Amino acid sequence: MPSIDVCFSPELLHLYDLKGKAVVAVDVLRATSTMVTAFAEGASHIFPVMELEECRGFAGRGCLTAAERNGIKAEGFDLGNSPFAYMNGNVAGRDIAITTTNGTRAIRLSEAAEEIVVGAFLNLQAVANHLRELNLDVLVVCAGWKGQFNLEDTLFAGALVERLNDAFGYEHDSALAALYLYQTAKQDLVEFLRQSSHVRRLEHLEIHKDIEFCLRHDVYDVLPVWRHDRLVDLMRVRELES
Ligand SMILES: O=C(O)[C@H](CS(=O)(=O)O)OP(=O)(O)O
Ligand SMILES: [Mg+2]
Repeated sequence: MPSIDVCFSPELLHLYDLKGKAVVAVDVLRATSTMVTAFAEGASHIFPVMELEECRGFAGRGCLTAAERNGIKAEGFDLGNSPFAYMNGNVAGRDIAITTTNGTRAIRLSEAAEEIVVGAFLNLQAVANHLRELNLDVLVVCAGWKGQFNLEDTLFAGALVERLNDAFGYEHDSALAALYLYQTAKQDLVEFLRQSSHVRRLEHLEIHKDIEFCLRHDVYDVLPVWRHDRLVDLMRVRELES
């Protein structure tokens, strides 16, 4: 039986051997929720990059550029990090290069893995189904905040552990801790996160609508996976191939 483990910060990735593993990179608030939304809204490819300058360079390749630092859209970019900015036809058929404070880092630092899947509550079941098919050991990589632990990504890890409970072994305390936290919180995630650092830190930006949206489960049947140098939606790839 494969196992599921949780890495609570990208800064701890040096402790793990990613070879042969499936990584689920998660930044619930808000980078991976936004990427999932972008694919659901018809984006073609997403290039997650770590630096603002690199992201800016993608404009010359016909990409929309998206950049967030400390919760706000960086100056000179097309989009920020709110899922709502990716709706209403804004990204349909477009390639997007994106850099965010935490989420894009979690993805790019996981490149040694056999498979990288981008997870959020919005596509939780699609991710769980894919992991069952892959049957590899799983490491959930929480984006955290600037190298530190956060609640929201850990809650996602716990929700995924719960969805996979019959098919994966819980030999890691990290997975059990995430599961117990999620089971405590799941009746009302918005309320549970009211005192969280993200909610308090970005309170002045009035992004409550974003937070409530990002905590909704199973809204999209979308499966962003890393291929070569970009994310593609595996659901759409399969649809085109069939
Ligand atoms: O835009 C977000 O919600 C956060 C802002 S902060 O770094 O947590 O203050 O960025 P993300 O990269 O999506 O975690
Ligand atoms: Mg975050």
